[in-house]
Amino acid sequence: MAVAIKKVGVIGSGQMGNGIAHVAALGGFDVVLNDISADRTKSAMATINGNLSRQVAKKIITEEARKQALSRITGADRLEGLADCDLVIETAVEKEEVKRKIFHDLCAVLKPEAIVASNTSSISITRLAASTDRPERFIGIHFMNPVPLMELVELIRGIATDDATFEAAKTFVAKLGKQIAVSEDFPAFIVNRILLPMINEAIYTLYEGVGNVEAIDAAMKLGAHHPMGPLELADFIGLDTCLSIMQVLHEGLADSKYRPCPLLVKYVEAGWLGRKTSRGFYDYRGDKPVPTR
Ligand SMILES: CC(=O)CC(=O)SCCNC(=O)CCNC(=O)[C@H](O)C(C)(C)COP(=O)(O)OP(=O)(O)OC[C@H]1O[C@@H](n2cnc3c(N)ncnc32)[C@H](O)[C@@H]1OP(=O)(O)O
Ligand SMILES: NC(=O)C1=CN([C@@H]2O[C@H](COP(=O)(O)OP(=O)(O)OC[C@H]3O[C@@H](n4cnc5c(N)ncnc54)[C@H](OP(=O)(O)O)[C@@H]3O)[C@@H](O)[C@H]2O)C=CC1
Repeated sequence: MAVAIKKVGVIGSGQMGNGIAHVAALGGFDVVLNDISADRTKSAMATINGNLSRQVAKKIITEEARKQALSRITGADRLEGLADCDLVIETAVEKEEVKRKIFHDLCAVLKPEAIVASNTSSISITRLAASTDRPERFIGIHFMNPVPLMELVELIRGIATDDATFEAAKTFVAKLGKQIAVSEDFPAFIVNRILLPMINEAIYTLYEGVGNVEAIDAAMKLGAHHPMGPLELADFIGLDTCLSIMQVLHEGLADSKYRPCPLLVKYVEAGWLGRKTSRGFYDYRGDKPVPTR
């Protein structure tokens, strides 16, 4: 029997968490947004309001829809605040041990019939599901960044995911006006299996001095019509997330072609994670982005 989803919990109020809360609230769902930091949830609410207002100004949504969507989102400092959600989507950092701990703590308070999902970019859904008390009601719902603009959501079943959970997730995504691509549960699924090795190769191209940041991004924007250059896109995704995805590919597929570029490792070790820390392959602290190499 398909589960009726009305109330959605979102764990992690970073760039993906705020985007998922945004589209779920616009889709008519009540949303509870959680983060380890209450300040982070507060700033996520301000970001959502800013992005909704932009959509009003562009006549994509009405002012009434903006107000209604905002009124459907509440913040919760503790996981207990998500106890009566019908679906909880985890979108914390791309670290398996962090996600496993969240699922352990969440399942202790969440109603048993609720579905649990992860927005992971790369980690095995089957393995994450095994850390919960409900592998049959666990699924990968992988949104793309920026969530309000991107049409696609990948759905990934773990080995135990049941049909009712898959159907409920499909219905949920359709209500958000997005299209699905179904992926088997292998490292990084479809989009990131293809996209991240391209980004990693762009970083090798920089590392080996084939071109500088500007040349590499211009080459792919003007020469291959990509909307963003690969290094600009890496900064946009977050270099920590890019590195985690490459590590999952490298370990999971045991093929040296997925070796993370040492320059990517160096940037992450420096804490230069891209836009979210104001510095990555570009420096965003001034009026316009300046290449760092
Ligand atoms: C890592 C993973 O696990 C999976 C992934 O997500 S991989 C990443 C996938 N995403 C991509 O590849 C994105 C590639 N980039 C693009 O498609 C485009 O550059 C883009 C859609 C992001 C922006 O398009 P653009 O026209 O060049 O940019 P821009 O003019 O700044 O924005 C257009 C509108 O988008 C909206 N917008 C931009 N960023 C937004 C955001 N973060 N949230 C909401 N709306 C946003 C705004 O309404 C903006 O309008 P204004 O100019 O009035 O502010
Ligand atoms: N960036 C992207 O383009 C995409 C990312 N994803 C996936 O979405 C997830 C989130 O990525 P993204 O939003 O970019 O990352 P961000 O770094 O922007 O946000 C992650 C958020 O999770 C918070 N957090 C960390 N630990 C916990 C916890 N135990 N409980 C609750 N919140 C926690 C972080 O808080 P703090 O900062 O205080 O640690 C931060 O606010 C990752 O799994 C990523 O792979 C999926 C699609 C695209």
